[in-house]
Amino acid sequence: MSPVATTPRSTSPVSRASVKPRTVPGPYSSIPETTADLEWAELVSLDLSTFENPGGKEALAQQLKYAVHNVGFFYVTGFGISQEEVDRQFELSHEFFDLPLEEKLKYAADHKAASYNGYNGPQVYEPGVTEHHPRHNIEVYNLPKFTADFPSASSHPELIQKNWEDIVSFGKRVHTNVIERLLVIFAIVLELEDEQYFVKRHVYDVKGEDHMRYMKYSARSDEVNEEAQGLYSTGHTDLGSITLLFKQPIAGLQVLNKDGRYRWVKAVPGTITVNIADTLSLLSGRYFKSSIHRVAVPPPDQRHLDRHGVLFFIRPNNNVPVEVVKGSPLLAREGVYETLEEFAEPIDVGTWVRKRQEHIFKEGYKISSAAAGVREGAERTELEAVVAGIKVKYWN
Ligand SMILES: O=C(O)CCC(=O)C(=O)O
Ligand SMILES: [Fe+2]
Repeated sequence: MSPVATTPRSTSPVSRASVKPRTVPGPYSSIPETTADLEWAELVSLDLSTFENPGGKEALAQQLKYAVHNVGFFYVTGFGISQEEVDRQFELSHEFFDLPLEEKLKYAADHKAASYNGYNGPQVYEPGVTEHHPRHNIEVYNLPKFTADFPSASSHPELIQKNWEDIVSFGKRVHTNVIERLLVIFAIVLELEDEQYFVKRHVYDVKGEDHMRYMKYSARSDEVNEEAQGLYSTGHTDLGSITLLFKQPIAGLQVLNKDGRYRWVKAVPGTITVNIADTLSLLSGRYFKSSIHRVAVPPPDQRHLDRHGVLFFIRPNNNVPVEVVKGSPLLAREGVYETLEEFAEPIDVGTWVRKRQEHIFKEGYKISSAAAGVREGAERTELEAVVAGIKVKYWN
């Protein structure tokens, strides 16, 4: 039996705090797929288990070439982490968000310091710092990298402390098995002489603002869903290098297609969904596509369920300059170097991430609040801004 049948339905974000723990824990991944007839995105899938084969990484780069420039989303398989281990992480997400609100608030993120690590939920947002709307139904627990730069296990709730070894092992294997391989593949796509170019800028033990995330979207009533214009989160691009989303059985994620329409992203067993984000796009002279995506209310047969996520948000190390990679024959052939935008001032990733995070808290949330019905009649909103001399955009 799936955990679903025993999960009390939370009909509005307000009732979230009273949701009881599930009585029959079962793998989240066993939730049946939607039977709704949805328009799915067509995404390539890279089998990372072929990476070490002779010519393996080159073949993967070839396979990815079109998607990195034109789509920005793809799947990976063969990453050497079992479904049971992934299920355990989803279980921890359930257990964390089932904790009493007072307990979760002890670990609230410090938004005033532009920090997103720790617990984020409606009660954490502050008018004037993080603009948000009460219809928002998202809770997040972000864990920074497991290195000496960040507080150790004892800074987390007991639940996390008790499972610390498993969580750390999971996070570190994601880095070596998935992130480092993808970073090599990106360098090969750009035909760089140094295949390790991006790996050297994402060293695990060097300080960086990456985070691993447990995420929960609480089910809402049809009425609230309608007021929120059918969205859980509005269109956006991610800030870092790449984002990983472990197999998510409840549909919701949508990617904006080249034809200007959103397509649903399917949960394919044994995959991680990967999307390219803004900072990697900047390092490639915006040749790599940082795709606009959003989370819609799930289809009718799944929308009564709370939607959990296990994600990784990867960023280059803080000391890396935000500058376009030099010497890429591909970028030269594509004319990217001839039309490069000027960044107003030299900036490192640490500063860029902080300034951008502040901006997202202030402006990005304001615009998503607009989409959630705060500004009446706001059908589609687009905000262009310059942050630290670099052009950014937000959408609904
Ligand atoms: O929950 C998802 O499917 C995607 C979440 C997302 O886009 C984000 O948190 O940036
Ligand atoms: Fe995102």
